[in-house]
Amino acid sequence: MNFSSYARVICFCVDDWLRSLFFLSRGKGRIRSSTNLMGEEAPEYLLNNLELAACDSESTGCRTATIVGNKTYVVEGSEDGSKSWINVKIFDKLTRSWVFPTVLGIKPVQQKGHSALLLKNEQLLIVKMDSTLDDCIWFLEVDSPFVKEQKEILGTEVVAWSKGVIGNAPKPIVISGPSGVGKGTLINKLMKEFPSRCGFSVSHTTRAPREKELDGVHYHFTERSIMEKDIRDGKFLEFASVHGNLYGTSIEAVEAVTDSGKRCILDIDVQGAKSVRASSLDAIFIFITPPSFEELEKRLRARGTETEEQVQKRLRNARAELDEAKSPGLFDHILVNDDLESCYENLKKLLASDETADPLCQPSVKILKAHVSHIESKADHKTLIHCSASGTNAATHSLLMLDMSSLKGGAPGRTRGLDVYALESLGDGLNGI
Ligand SMILES: Nc1ncnc2c1ncn2[C@@H]1O[C@H](COP(=O)(O)OP(=O)(O)OP(=O)(O)O)[C@@H](O)[C@H]1O
Ligand SMILES: Nc1nc2c(ncn2[C@@H]2O[C@H](COP(=O)(O)O)[C@@H](O)[C@H]2O)c(=O)[nH]1
Repeated sequence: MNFSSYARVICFCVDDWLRSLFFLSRGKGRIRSSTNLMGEEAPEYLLNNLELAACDSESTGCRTATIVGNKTYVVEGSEDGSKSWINVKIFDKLTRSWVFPTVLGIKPVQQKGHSALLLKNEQLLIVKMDSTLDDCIWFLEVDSPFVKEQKEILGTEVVAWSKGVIGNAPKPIVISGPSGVGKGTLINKLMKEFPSRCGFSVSHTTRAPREKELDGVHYHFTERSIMEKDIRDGKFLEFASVHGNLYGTSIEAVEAVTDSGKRCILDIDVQGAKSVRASSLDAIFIFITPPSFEELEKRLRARGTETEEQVQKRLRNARAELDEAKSPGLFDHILVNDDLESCYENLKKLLASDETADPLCQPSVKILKAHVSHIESKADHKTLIHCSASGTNAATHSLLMLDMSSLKGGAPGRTRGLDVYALESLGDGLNGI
C-alpha cells in the first residue's frame, strides 16, 4: 500500500478554525473556510482535498481529520492551563451530517497537539506532540473487530482508544472456579512468593466488604450506579452479575499491573472468563476444580463468610460453572485443588512453562520529549515519526522509525509490541538513545 493511500490527514488550529486553515508541512497556501463544522456540513476541502500536514504546536488546539471510506474522523483537542481535552466526531459523507460516537477506552490527555495516520482502515495511529515516548503513541480504533462488536451491542457509532506500549509483557493469567474452591488461597500464595513478578488485578464489586477486606486491595467496593456508568463509558474489560452482585475487571486494573512488567492475575467467574476470551487480551485461562462437590460445600461453609442463603446460591451457581468449564476452547488448563500444596506446585509449573514470560522488551529509545512534526507511512507496518527537540529549530529535526509488525492486543486495553528506534541522532533534549 503506498504512502498517499495511507496518509490522508489534515490538521489545523482551533483558534483559526472559523477563519482559515493552515497546511503546515507541505507548503500549501492558506485556504479560506467560512463553515462552522459543528452541526453543519463539512467544507468541501475537508472531504475532497485531504493531505498530510501537522498540527501547529504553538497553538492551544489541534484537529486532525482522517477519511475512512465515507466517514471523516475528526480528532480535536486542546490544552490551556488547567483544562485539557480530546474529542472525536465523525462526518458522514452519505448523510452529510455529524455523528458524535460513543468513545470507549481510556483516552489520552491532550498536550501540545497530535498527528494522525490511518492504518489498515480500522485504526488511526495518533502520535501526541511534546510527550514522553511511553505516552506519545496511541491508537483510535474506528472499525476493528472490537469496535464492530460494540457498534452492534450499543447500536451507535463507536470509536475506542488504546494506548501503544513498547515491547511485550508476560501473558495475564485468568483463574476461575466455583466459589470456595480455593482460587483466592492459591493466588495469595503466588503473590507472597513472587511479589515482584506477579500482580493482582483488583476487581470492582457492588458486594459489601467482608471483615478484613480492604478497599483498593481486595476489591474496589463501589456503588452499582457508579459501576454501571463506568461500564457504559467503556472502562471495563469484562463484567458479570455473580451471586446477585455486579463484579468487573477494569481495563486499568489489568494494565496497571501489566505496564509495570508484572504478570497480571485475574480471579474472575466463568462468565467473566468467557468475556475475556472474546476480548483482545491474550491470556492463559486456568479453571480450578474441587475434588468433589461435598468438599466444595465443606470449604465454603468452613470459611464462614456467607449466610446460609448465600451459600445455597453459590452452590447452585457452582454446578453451572463446573458444567460450563467444559466448554471447548474456554480453559487452557484444569487444576484439581485437592491437596493445596500439590495444586500450588502444579500452578507454578504451568506459569513457568509459559514462554511469553520474558522480561519486558526494552525499547531502543527510552525518553522522547520532543515535538512531533508529523508522521508518515514508510512501508507496511513501519511508520516514520518526524520530531525535533526544540520544536522550531530545523537543525535538531530527526527521525524515529516505529515498527508495528508485531502488534498485540488493542482496545479495550493496550496495544503492545511496538518497537521504536532512531534513524538519526536526535541531539540534545532527547535522552537514552
Ligand atoms: N486445598 C484445600 N484444602 C482445604 N481447604 C482449602 C483448600 N484450598 C482452599 N481452602 C480453604 O477453602 C476456603 C475457600 O477458599 P478461597 O476463599 O480461597 O476460595 P475462592 O475460590 O477464592 O472463593 P470465592 O470465589 O468465593 O472468593 C478457605 O477457607 C480456604 O482456606
Ligand atoms: N466476572 C467477574 N467475576 C469476578 C470478579 N471478581 C471476582 N469475581 C468472582 O466472583 C465470585 C465471588 O467472589 P467473592 O469475592 O464475592 O467470593 C468469585 O467466583 C470470583 O472469581 C470480576 O472482576 N469479574
